[in-house]
Amino acid sequence: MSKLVQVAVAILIRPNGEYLLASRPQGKGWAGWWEFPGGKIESGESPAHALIREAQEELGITPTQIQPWIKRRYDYPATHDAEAKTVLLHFFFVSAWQGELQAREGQQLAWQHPRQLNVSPVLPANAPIMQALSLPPVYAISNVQEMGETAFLQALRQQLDLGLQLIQIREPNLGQDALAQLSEKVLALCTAYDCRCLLNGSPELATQLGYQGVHLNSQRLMAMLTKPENLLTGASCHDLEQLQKAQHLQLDCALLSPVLPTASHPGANNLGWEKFADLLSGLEIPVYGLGGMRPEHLPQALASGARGIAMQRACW
Ligand SMILES: Nc1nc2c([nH]c(=O)n2[C@H]2C[C@H](O)[C@@H](COP(=O)(O)OP(=O)(O)OP(=O)(O)O)O2)c(=O)[nH]1
Ligand SMILES: [Mg+2]
Repeated sequence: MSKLVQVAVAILIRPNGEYLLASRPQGKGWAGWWEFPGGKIESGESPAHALIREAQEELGITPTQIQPWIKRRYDYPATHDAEAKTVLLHFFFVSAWQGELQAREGQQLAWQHPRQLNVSPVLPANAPIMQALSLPPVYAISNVQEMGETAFLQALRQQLDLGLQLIQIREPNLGQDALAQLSEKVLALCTAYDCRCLLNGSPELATQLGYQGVHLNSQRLMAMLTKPENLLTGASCHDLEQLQKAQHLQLDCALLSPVLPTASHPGANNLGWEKFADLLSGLEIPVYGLGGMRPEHLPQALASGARGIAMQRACW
């Protein structure tokens, strides 16, 4: 059996959403491959402490704001420049630090836009992480039914100004014509802000109305045989079987609900954070917590391994 190496990994994030990648220097295994800064946790050291030490050693900075994210295990095969090993990667978001970034180990550094990577190859263990990072931490769900169209479009514009990047149009009570008209307005607005829109409905209708994506309810998810083509695809999940189906189809994301009690389903059997985190552990597709979410729940959702939170009421 190969040895288990524990690693602390820093995802440095700038306010504009870009994150830092570094190339592995010559002389190390997997030289030339891109990774997040970080390194092995020494014996007796906590992951957070290792993270800070590695950031100082490799980049000359001291992280001041860190948020533990997911852990990921990966088996590396032996290669021409490295022995076989199993790594347990402890990912952290680092959103503030002291000092000026320097490449102190001869590595190249590159800030990357999450939706447009321009360095490669990235270490294979990181593939699902890069995928998860290409989606934003906040996902909004429409609420035209309750708010009325005028108030909704006004609130949408406000949220777009504040940086909203992902929205689902979920209006099961609108007729076809009304949905088409609403979609036209929403898509025009969102396109101007580079915010991606998913339609809660069938892939055919999403394509016909010009959406970039589709969101499947759990019934559609379970009946689906392959991922819809050319659509960013998410799905509603309420248990492990549905999450595994979403992962098997290689969907772009899943919404897991209900995390907390909601105004719309007050009596529903909510998961709670512990069960939520449990269901996500080991899963490789990005998952959002849904149900009773408010902006202040984001750190808890991230710490539970989610990509972020989805909100229907609290964000408008
Ligand atoms: N730093 C970092 N390591 C990663 C990432 N993804 C990933 O699979 N790894 C693996 C590669 C390595 O096998 C291991 C990190 O070990 P390392 O050799 O770079 O450790 P280190 O920086 O402490 O360097 P050293 O002990 O060789 O001096 O984790 C990542 O994004 N960042
Ligand atoms: Mg390192």
